[in-house]
Formats: sequence, C-alpha cells, structure tokens
Amino acid sequence: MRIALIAHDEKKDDLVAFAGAHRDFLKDCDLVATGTTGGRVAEAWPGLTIRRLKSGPLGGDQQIGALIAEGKVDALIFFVDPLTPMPHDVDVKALMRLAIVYDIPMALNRATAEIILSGNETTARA
Ligand SMILES: O=C(CO)COP(=O)(O)O
Repeated sequence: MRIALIAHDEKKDDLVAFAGAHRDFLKDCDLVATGTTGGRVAEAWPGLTIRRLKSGPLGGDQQIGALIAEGKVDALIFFVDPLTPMPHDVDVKALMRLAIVYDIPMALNRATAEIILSGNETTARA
C-alpha cells in the first residue's frame, strides 16, 4: 500500500506515535512524507523506509498532491493542526482537494487513520 504521511508541527508527536503503533504494517508499505514529518518518523522508527519530499511550506504538500494526481498514492494520512494559522494554508487546501478529486482515503486525524489502517491490516493478514 502506498501511503503519504504528513503532520503539522503540533501533531508530529501524535503521528510518530501512530506510526510506531502500526510499524509492523507500515514497514511493508511504500511510504512518502513531507520533509520534517518524514525525518521525525524515520528517526523514531528506523525500520520504516520513507521517501522524504520537501517540507510542507516549501512545496512538500504540493509534491504529494502531484503524486495523488499521478495515481501514485493509495491513502493520505495528514494530522492537521486546526488551531494554528499556516502561511501555506492554500497548499494544504489544494492537497485535500486533490485527495477528494481522486477519491483516495484521507485521514485528517488519528481516529480516521486508525479506521483506514485497520481495514487494510485485516486484508494484509488474511
Ligand atoms: O507543513 C506541513 C503540511 O502542511 C508538513 O510539512 P513538514 O513535514 O515538512 O513539517
């Protein structure tokens, strides 16, 4: 499964914890992430191989959007911070829009990410 991982700064600890809880499944996935998020997850969980793109504010969100448009991402897990204004808010919105246009599963918080992975982890075990 090809999964894109992104977290805003206030949510990075949550995403690192989420990735750790699911590392047995994620180690067999094709993971791509924005720069800082990918660095944090890879540092915490060296068993995970993650392709790191640019940092979000420098174009990383748009790079992931382009991968979605090319059909190269099966699911987007993006832990957003709804309480902090972002200079690159338009990029975030554009990324979400493409996930909707191409109808891929998109988790914007941990509760939804758990549902997306639980369905696929079950399939992977079967
Ligand atoms: O800003 C982001 C998403 O909008 C995430 O980018 P980083 O992973 O580089 O912090």
